[in-house]
Amino acid sequence: MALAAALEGQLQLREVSGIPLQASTVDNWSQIQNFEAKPDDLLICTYPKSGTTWIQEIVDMIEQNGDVEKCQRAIIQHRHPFIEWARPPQPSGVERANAMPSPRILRTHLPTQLLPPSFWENNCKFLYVARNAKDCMVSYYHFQRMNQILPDPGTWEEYFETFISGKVGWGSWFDHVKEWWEIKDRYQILFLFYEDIKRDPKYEIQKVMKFMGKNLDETVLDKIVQETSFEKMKENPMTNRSTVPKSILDQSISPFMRKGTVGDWKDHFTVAQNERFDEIYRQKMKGTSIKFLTEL
Ligand SMILES: Nc1ncnc2c1ncn2[C@@H]1O[C@H](COP(=O)(O)OS(=O)(=O)O)[C@@H](OP(=O)(O)O)[C@H]1O
Repeated sequence: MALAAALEGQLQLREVSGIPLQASTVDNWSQIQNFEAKPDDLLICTYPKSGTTWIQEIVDMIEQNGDVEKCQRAIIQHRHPFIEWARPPQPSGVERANAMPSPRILRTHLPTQLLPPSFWENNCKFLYVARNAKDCMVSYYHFQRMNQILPDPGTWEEYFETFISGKVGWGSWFDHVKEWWEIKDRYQILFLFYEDIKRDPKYEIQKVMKFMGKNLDETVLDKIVQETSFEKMKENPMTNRSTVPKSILDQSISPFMRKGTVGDWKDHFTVAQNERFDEIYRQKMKGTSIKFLTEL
């Protein structure tokens, strides 16, 4: 009974400055906020379900000059420590990052206001990937269905309301995307879109390569495009989360590498939901210049 209650407590999200986060992250909050970034750190930043794993594999392939074997050295979650990850007794994201040699590549879903301040103080490089809200919501819904350590999403109709109100892990998609977009010219931020990577992966991979200060030839770039395709990454145990126990990610409910497309929202949103969403989107995103593709 006590164990069940404790587990239930861990499934609840708890807020830091109004942003819902996993309880274990909140328990570890002072370690996260005191994280010491270094000037040559590169931080991959995303709202959940926006193509984090995809960009991580792209970045690692670039870093390893297209050497597939080197990218097989560890699961993707361990190659780039997840700063706010905390799940004792495993090492936390901060502990993994502290144990890593420089130059480090790290990742986070944190909104700008919750980022450990040392990232700003050290003028680190940030690589932000945004995904259109509708596909992001669909992907997050299926992820919460299969993720046994996040709250149950309920029905699609219920989740639609939860997502719009920002009562999901890492908070409101609208605020997250808007805030990172607004500061993009004040820091070293490369801002990319999931839909652009899908449409023209080679072109976007080249942008990442330049941002990382690397220079790879055409054949290597072509190989990176191929190796980071959805189909390849779905079969790759180092990227498809197949090593994560079923008690955490139950892929029989929904695979982690689910569809990897632009426009899957059309198979989920009713006409009424779509109209309502578009209206809410207009209100919440008023005044921002960011533009998303919702189909290709
Ligand atoms: N290579 C490649 N190409 C296209 N799409 C890809 C790729 N790799 C991952 N994905 C899709 O990205 C979604 C998962 O997002 P994240 O990696 O950000 O998830 S997480 O927040 O880290 O849990 C999830 O999207 P959905 O399929 O729509 O659910 C993944 O399938």
